[in-house]
Amino acid sequence: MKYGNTFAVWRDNAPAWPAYSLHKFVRGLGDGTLPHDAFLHYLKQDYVFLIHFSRAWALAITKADTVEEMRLAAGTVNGLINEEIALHIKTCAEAGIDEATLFATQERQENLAYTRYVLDAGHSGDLLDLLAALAPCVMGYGEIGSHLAATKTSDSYAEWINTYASAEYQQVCHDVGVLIDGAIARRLGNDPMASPRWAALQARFAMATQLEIGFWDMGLNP
Ligand SMILES: Cc1ncc(CN)c(N)n1
Repeated sequence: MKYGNTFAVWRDNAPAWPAYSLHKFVRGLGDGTLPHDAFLHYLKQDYVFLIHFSRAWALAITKADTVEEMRLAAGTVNGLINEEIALHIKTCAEAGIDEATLFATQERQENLAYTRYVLDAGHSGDLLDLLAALAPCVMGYGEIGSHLAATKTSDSYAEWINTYASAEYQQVCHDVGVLIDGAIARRLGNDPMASPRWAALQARFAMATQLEIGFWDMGLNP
């Protein structure tokens, strides 16, 4: 599935993208070599991550200019806080970790740096600044899920992979692509790369990609 024109340009100009999407953690999910304690540690951190990311997407609603932008942002909030997070709650419950424990997880620095960077992009900037910082998260996992579903050699982490390869998650990525392309056209016109803002938006996307790599690294170090 295509995630929009803007995302494709941002991704192709983010030098760290392959280090994110083909990270050792990702490869371990695909071939089953990722230690289970690292996976659970990652899921606990990611539960907290999703709480803050839901807040960031809720901020996108307040930064929106149109009802259509509001609806697309609201759909993503719902996808994160009600659907994606269900995977974390279920998998951790199977390992004896209840949701109250998940909520009380001590945030690791890498997690805190990433989510607060994104929230700050939204608070100090406009919807485009926020979307550029949010995009690597949403679409990156969409790409990773599809790639792993097609190439995995183990079923150890099939439930995680299937969540991100699912039609529902791919639809969220598609809808966010539509939101970004529309928001860009609305604010920067038909030749957005000629805008004086383009370099800063590309830099925000690249920084968020870098922070995703930090999150995977953190996942490998329980
Ligand atoms: C760190 C991180 N990045 C992205 C996603 C996908 N929403 C996630 N759950 N966690």
